[in-house]
Amino acid sequence: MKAYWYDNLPGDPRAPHDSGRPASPTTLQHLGILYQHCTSIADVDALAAARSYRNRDEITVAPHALGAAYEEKIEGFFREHLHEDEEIRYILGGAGYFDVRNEGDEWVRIRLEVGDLIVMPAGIYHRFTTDEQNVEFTNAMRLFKEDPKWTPLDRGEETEKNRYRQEYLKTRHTLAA
Ligand SMILES: CSCCC(=O)/C(O)=C/O
Ligand SMILES: [Fe+2]
Repeated sequence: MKAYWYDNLPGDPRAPHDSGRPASPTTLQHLGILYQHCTSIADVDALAAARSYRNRDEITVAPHALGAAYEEKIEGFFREHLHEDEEIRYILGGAGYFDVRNEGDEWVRIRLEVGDLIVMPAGIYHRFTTDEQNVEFTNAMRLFKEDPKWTPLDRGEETEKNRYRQEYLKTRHTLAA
């Protein structure tokens, strides 16, 4: 895993966009991001049990897996959004970038590779893209507390008032402590 401030330069979002300014573990913690490298599924199972993640499935972000929906899906993944539940991803193959936004307009880019597990809290604005090497391939396990409530809410005035967003802004510093 590598975390750094996004450079905000134009160009392919799948490029690294590394500003050269690392994002510290404290920065990630203050954003409410939990990260763990899991060398085995047993490690994932232990974390899932500790955090009551009762369901899981897999997603492969690739044309052969998503078919005609591929372009629409990757466009939607990279469109800034929040979820009303945690987003938990364990990388099984390939690599990709999760970008998370602070309460301002600054983005932290988190590069995840095989074995990396991330937990992003409900209400955090984020986006995802595969990387240049894995332009068309990221395979990830998705873990869920309950049935997946995948209601991505794009950034907008109404979602800033969203109760999950407001709860996140109040509690974000405590979520990954
Ligand atoms: C590699 S997981 C696919 C992306 C996704 O499910 C999501 O919600 C991104 O924010
Ligand atoms: Fe998401």
